[in-house]
Amino acid sequence: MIEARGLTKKYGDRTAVDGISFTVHPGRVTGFLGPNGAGKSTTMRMLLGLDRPTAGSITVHGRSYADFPAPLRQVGALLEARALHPGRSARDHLRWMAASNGLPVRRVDEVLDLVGLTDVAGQRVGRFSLGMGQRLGIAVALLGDPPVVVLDEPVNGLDPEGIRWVRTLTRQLAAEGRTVFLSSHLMSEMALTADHLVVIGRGRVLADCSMPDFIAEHAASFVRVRSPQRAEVAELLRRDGLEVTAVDDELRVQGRDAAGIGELVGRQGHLLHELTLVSSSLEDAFMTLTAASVEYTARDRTPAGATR
Ligand SMILES: Nc1ncnc2c1ncn2[C@@H]1O[C@H](COP(=O)(O)OP(=O)(O)OP(=O)(O)O)[C@@H](O)[C@H]1O
Repeated sequence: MIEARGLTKKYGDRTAVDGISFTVHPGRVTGFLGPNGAGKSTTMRMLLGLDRPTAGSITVHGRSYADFPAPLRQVGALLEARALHPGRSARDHLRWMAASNGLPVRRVDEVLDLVGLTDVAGQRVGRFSLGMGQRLGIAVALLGDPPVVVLDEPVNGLDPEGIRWVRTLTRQLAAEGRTVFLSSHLMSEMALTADHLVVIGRGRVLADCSMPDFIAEHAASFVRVRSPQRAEVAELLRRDGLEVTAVDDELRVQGRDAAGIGELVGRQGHLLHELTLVSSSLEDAFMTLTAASVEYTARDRTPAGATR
């Protein structure tokens, strides 16, 4: 498991990560979300020992990354803009990584096969497409068969088949009992992949909960009602204590499920043309939550009476 406790990173007087605490548990995919500049990459870099916290800690199984004698066996990671030797072939790159981490060379062909690069393993990585580079990065992450896998924007540059492959792979890694920590700006993809979310904004944790709880809490679902007797139906529903918003020719109703609304309207003999539950998406929830955090921070930083 991954544990951040009071994790803080300052660059000069700028606080990139502001005392965050969260735990990433094994056996599920945890999505790491936040708007641009929220502090996700900084957190991941500290997790992987590439940056040092100003205060607090982030550990894997209770130890800092730097304390692992063979880190690739403990934590596999894909970070953005991984440096690759352009003249080296994919197979040689993986062999070199395996040798420097004391891993068996037979593992190289296993991971090449796993990520679908066997046929191009002899090509120089400098000629790889973005998607092939991502696959090679994932191969490196899995080389040590690690119990903890950290992937920063893994679907970046991948085509739809590749995106689906990453989704299946990450879900499989979690099902095997591994800890999977994943960042992505693709909300629709995250909604299909992650079980749990840690959301940060301006260096602070805004939410740490299951995917369904996050959507239920931060974006409102509603029932779309259309009726030729719109005004009467709206009045009826409001009298019964429901929240009704008229948008174009529809009524958006909150406070009761579709069946309950249909029965209420039917008992009064009104006509209904549509009765549909409209569920909100992860993107809706994310926008609601992070927009609020930006507003809050902006107010916080603006002296009273100041104009922007
Ligand atoms: N080396 C650095 N020096 C100074 N400031 C930095 C440095 N690295 C990051 N920052 C700042 O810290 C904040 C957090 O950046 P970070 O890259 O962690 O965000 P992020 O959530 O990964 O954003 P994105 O989604 O755009 O990748 C930003 O304001 C950024 O400008």
